[in-house]
Formats: sequence, structure tokens, C-alpha cells
Amino acid sequence: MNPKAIILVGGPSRGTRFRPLSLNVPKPLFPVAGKPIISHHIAALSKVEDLKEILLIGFFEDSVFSSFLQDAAREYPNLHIRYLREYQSLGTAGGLYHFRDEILRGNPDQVFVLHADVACTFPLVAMKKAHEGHRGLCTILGTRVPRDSANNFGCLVAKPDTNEVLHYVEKPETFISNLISCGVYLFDCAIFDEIRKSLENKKGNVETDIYGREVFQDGNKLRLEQDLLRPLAQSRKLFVYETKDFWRQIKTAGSAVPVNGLYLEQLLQASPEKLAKNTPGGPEIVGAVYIHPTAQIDPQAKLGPNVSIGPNVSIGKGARVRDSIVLDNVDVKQNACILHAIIGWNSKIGCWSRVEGTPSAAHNSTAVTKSGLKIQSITILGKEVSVKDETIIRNCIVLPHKDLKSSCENEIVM
Ligand SMILES: Nc1nc2c(ncn2[C@@H]2O[C@H](COP(=O)(O)OP(=O)(O)O[C@H]3O[C@H](CO)[C@@H](O)[C@H](O)[C@@H]3O)[C@@H](O)[C@H]2O)c(=O)[nH]1
Repeated sequence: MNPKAIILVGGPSRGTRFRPLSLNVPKPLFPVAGKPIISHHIAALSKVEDLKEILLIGFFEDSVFSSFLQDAAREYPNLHIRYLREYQSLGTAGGLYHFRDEILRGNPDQVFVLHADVACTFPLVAMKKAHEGHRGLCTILGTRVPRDSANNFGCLVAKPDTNEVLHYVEKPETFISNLISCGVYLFDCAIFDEIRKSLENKKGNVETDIYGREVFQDGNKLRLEQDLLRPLAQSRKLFVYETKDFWRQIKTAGSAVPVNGLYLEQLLQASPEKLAKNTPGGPEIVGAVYIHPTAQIDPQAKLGPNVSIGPNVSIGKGARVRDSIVLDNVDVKQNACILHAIIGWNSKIGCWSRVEGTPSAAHNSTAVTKSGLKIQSITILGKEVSVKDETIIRNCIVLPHKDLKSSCENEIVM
């Protein structure tokens, strides 16, 4: 077996719900639990036997991933990781088809496809084992979600004894099943024949662009879900592998905080040496906390649980941080309190001030306002925001470069 992997990283226009943080970093590179979102995907892929190549496919500028790729090459010398750029958004299967020659180079027999905007334990080795035990062309990672949120996802109806998928419906209007697609797939390479068939079915919609490439008239997109998975289920070639571990989507900026907590908990179980510990004369650490080695934490500060502290951050005496991500070069002055928040790069949090949100709502929630009011959620400060001493910022989203001189609540500060 000689599998390859693809991570669908999307492109800049898709990061809008991730604002204001996506103004400064593309969503796939936003740090959770101390490393970029897609590093968690790569760490899981690195454990798949014989997997040597990972292709990131998206429509960001080439330069966006250059330094990430250099770091990844150092960390995983045995993996060949590259970025392939779509000339425009081609849809979730359009890039697979467009770059089929690159993907099939070296004759892989299987391809993992992972959405960049999901977080889970990526049980890829177990998925592969399950895949090799049936006659399907694709195994899809599935999970159970609450009934009222199921129709935000691709829904699956499967035979309980064989895991063969009988129906696949993308974001159905009425309830079909609470077993949903996690956006993680393993395909046999024969899938490219199915994509070809799917293209032929769309024949009337296919035309050739000025470079001789096939494009589709309906928004120039080939959709993995509707154009491929649905027919695969109809022809009984789709199977599901259900995970009982955690799974989350990362759509809004606020969703990064619970995801940070889940990855930190995982790290606490698997590699506690990578996390902060209580030491004599050191700050008080509660639960899973990641502190970058260059950060300066006052011994009288208290951090955790669910906290990630980025490079060159300074946390002052008596400060309290929990359920939060503090990004690079932030200066937190003494006795400040940060709860359920993301603090953007180079921000300054004054003495005795509070920056706080509320725990993120259901994991499928992507709305920021309801009836014109800001929904209770994580507070987010964009890059270079300054919060004056003794100020309270509660349940707000603050755009970059703002100087907050008085308290605010339930606002989007533009
Ligand atoms: N390269 C590339 N990537 C894309 C494109 N469009 C989307 N993506 C990437 O594909 C993933 C899916 O994005 P969406 O199209 O926004 O779909 P969704 O609403 O998240 O729903 C999908 O994922 C759910 C699981 O998170 C599934 O449940 C659902 O069925 C569906 O597959 C994301 O990682 C996104 O960056 C594209 O044109 N090109």
C-alpha cells in the first residue's frame, strides 16, 4: 500500500466567518494548542504507514504557505509536503480532478482527503484498516451530532452491521440522520474514474477554458459531496467509519477556543511533557496549558485550564487567564483577567482590566449576531488592540488596531 494525502485548505474569501483573525493569518495556519490548525492534520498523517506525500490544495497565493512548508519539512523530513494552487475556487472535488496527474504520480493506491477546517483525533490508521476490510471505493469518517444540528452537515444513513452507506444527503432540509460526515475521507485511486463519470453526467455543464482545461458552467465547481459521494452511496461503494472521539468544525474565530481545549486535553493524555507544569516558584497552572518557550510568565500569575500562550507573550503579576488563546507578542499587565477570549497579536491588556466572553455555543453555531444583537460567545481582539487599565471588554469582537479606552459589552467594535 502506498497512500497519499490531500488537505483541502480553501482560500481567502472563505475565511470571512473567521474574521477578524483571518485578516492577519489564513485560517488553516491559525494556531491552536501551540501549532497551526493543519499541523494537527499533518501530525496524524505522519503516523500512517508508507504515507510519504501530502498535497495542500487551495486557492490562496503561493507565498501564504512558504514558511509553513519550510517548518513542516524540518519537522517531518520523511514527508514531502507541497502546496498546489487552484487558479480559482474549483469546489471540494474540482482541485482533486484538476491536479489528478500530480496526485496519481508514483501510482498511489489510496488517497486520504481531509478538510482543513475540522478538528478531531483523525483516527486515520483505524479508518484505513476498516477501508481495507470492505469492497467500497471510499470510507468516510462519521460522527453523531445532536439531532437539531445534523442538517448543517452531510448526513449519512448506513447499515449498522456493515457500515455501508445507503443514503448521503448534503445539508438536508429535514432530519435524515444524526450520523454526519466529518470531512475526512479515504478513497481508492479508482475514484478518479468515478469523478470522470460524474463529469460526463454534468456534460452539458463542461466546457474548455483558454488553457484547454475542463471547467464547469455551474460556478466552475465540482462538489465532492453532491457530485461524488451521493452517487457513490447510490452505487453502494461508500462506507462509514464512525468515531466516538471528539470532532469539531472550525468555522468562526470563536470556535478555535473549544478546539484549543480539546487538542490540549489530547496532548495532556498523550505527551504531557509538551505542556506547562507546576514548578516551585513558577506560575500556578491548572489543567492543560501550552506556553511557548519564549513567553515570560510572572510566578504570581494563574493560567488554565484550556490556555495557549504564544511566542514572546508577557503575563504580569496576579494576572488570570483561562479558556483563552493569547497570540504572539501580547503584553498582559498585572492583575488583568482574560476568560473565554482570543487576544490578537501585539495587543496590550492594561492592569486590572477584564477581557471576557462566554463559552462557545453549540459547535455548529456560525452566526455572530441575532436580531441585530451580538450573540453571547468568545470575545475576540484583533491584531494590535490596546485595552486601557481597569476596563471591561465583555462579549465583543474588536477589529485590529483599536484603542479601547472605556468598557464595552455585546459589541462589534469596528
Ligand atoms: N481547494 C479547495 N478547497 C475548498 C474549496 N471549497 C471549500 N474548500 C475546503 O473544503 C472544506 C469544506 O468546506 P465547505 O465547502 O465550506 O463545506 P462545509 O460547509 O464545511 O461542509 C463540508 O464539511 C462538513 C464537515 O465539516 C461536512 O459535514 C459536509 O458534508 C461538507 O463536506 C474546507 O476545508 C474548505 O476550506 C475549493 O473550491 N477548493
